[in-house]
Amino acid sequence: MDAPTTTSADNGSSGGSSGDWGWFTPPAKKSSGEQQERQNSQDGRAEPDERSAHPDHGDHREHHARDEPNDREQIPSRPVNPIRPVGTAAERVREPEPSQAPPARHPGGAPTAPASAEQPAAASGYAAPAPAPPRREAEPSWDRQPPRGGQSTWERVPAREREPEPVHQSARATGAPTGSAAPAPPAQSAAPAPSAFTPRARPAAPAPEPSLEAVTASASSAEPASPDAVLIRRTMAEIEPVADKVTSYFYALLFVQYPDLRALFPASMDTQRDRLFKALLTAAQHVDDAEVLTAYLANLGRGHRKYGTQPDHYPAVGECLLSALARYATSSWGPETQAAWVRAYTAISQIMIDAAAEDEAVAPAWWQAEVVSHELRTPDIAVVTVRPDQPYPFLAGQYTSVETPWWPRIWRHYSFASAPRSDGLLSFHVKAVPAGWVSNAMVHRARPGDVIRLGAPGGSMTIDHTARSGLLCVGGGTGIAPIKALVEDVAEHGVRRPVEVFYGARSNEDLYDLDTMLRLEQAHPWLSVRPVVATGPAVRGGTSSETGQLPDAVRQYGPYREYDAYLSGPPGLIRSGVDALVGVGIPTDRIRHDSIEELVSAGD
Ligand SMILES: NC(=O)C1=CN([C@@H]2O[C@H](COP(=O)(O)OP(=O)(O)OC[C@H]3O[C@@H](n4cnc5c(N)ncnc54)[C@H](O)[C@@H]3O)[C@@H](O)[C@H]2O)C=CC1
Repeated sequence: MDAPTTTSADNGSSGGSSGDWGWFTPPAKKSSGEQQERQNSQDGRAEPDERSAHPDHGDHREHHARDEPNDREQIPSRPVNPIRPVGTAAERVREPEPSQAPPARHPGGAPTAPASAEQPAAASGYAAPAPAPPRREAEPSWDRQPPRGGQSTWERVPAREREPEPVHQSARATGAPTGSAAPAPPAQSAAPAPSAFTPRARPAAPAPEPSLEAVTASASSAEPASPDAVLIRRTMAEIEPVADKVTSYFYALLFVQYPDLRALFPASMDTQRDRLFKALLTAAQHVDDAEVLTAYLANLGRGHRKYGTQPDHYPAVGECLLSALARYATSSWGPETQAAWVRAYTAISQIMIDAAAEDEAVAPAWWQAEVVSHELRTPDIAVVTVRPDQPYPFLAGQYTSVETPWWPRIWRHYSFASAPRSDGLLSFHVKAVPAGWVSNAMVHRARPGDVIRLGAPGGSMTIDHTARSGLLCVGGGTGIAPIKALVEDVAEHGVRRPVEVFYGARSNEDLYDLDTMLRLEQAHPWLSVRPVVATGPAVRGGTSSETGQLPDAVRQYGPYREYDAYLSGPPGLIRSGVDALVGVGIPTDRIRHDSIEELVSAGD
């Protein structure tokens, strides 16, 4: 999931330290009106918009002041949300009550994409179509029942039997999700909570993080599907043609039932809607692929810390997800299918929660970083250098997520444009794309002294320094940023291995970092740089220069059978570039690139 939620981890139903870690027991909710009244009476404000934003009415007045991306004061300064290790592996170690928890027979995963949409919002911000009303009386309400036959069962119970704490109320008790909470422990000094996990040291040689593509590919393995997977895929097949409706209904339900969650999502939900729901469903669909999905979900869970995700946010999402599925998968839905989804979602959530709790012991949820230089290289491309407020460990070739003070909760991925530096500074190459919130703010608004926020590093486009193979690097446009970092990384390791860089751009003027690359080439005899422009005369400089498409230029050289390849740039380049690299002799398992899925949705 990409953005999350609100509830406290120990508000009764979620148990936590009580050992009752049935966190996928969504609390019975008051009507949204009642819920809101309680909220309002607590914080002394009236929020008629949220109260009226019922999916029935299509009255999604998300243009509420609270949703408007305003200015920097909306971004909480550190400290923000403490992620309490409740309902995590830590509790299970201390007070295991496995008989009460749904068996996670097939740990599986729900990849969630990074939060937020790059396209500026439609005027109304969250623009969910008006779904049909949630049929409250008919909707499943989930409650944990005593286990039968040693296996947990989850059944519908009449709503009036449930009296859990309202989500928002207990969230307040434990720390508001958006900023006023108790300080998160600093990464360096935090005493690791007891955990079933071995604390992770950052930066470790990054275990390859399975991309969505990898996850998807793994799902087509020849292993026979488990009964749960069969049921889940049946649901998926049924809802696929109406995925938009399911998604809209899901979010409408989520924000009506849990209005406080709305504040954790960006004002514009255009892209967010697709990401969260698609990711959840994708993970659930691949519930049998435990190993791959566990790694993927753990990374996802860590990444969600920056959104303020709390363990007890997961039940709310799970409840609404299942309600949406039940509503639209009318043919395939039934008690068995429902139980399969509960198990899948439980496993997914637990992996993410555990990973986040483990990460809390070793790293902050996010970093603040002050802009120390801003260099406009073309009218649309800036090289932005920032100083993080505390050490930021990463590896060359990785990326991070960036949130600007002007558009809270909208995060975009950018690769580090330099290898780790002794002064701790980080650089990014940002191209302002039409209607891009973060990219335009970074290029046209950010100035030295401004403070942005960074998420944790991610990505596996990194170098194995134990190998001696050559490196073939293909970077298009601002995709040259991580390639430059990789070249610096090789240089710093002092091992002479051949590095060939193809640097592509639309035209000569768009080769905004060519001077830097040529300087590197001059400094390192093992490096060759070949600029490639799509149109116009070839550039002078470099080992050679080409005109045409980048993949075609690569095909003119080689073979590169003993090389590892790194590919970075727009999604179209990644797709055609892989073919070209295979064509010049590089096996696919030696070609590294960031997730196309993320590139497509991230833009710049
Ligand atoms: N800023 C960063 O840190 C990073 C950015 N990226 C991605 O790189 C992209 C950069 O965009 P722009 O600079 O506008 O690049 P661009 O659209 O100007 O293209 C750059 C190069 O890629 C080639 N290319 C583009 N589409 C192609 C296709 N379908 N087939 C073959 N070659 C193709 C072009 O001919 C050109 O040589 C963005 O999508 C961004 O998400 C990727 C990694 C890091």
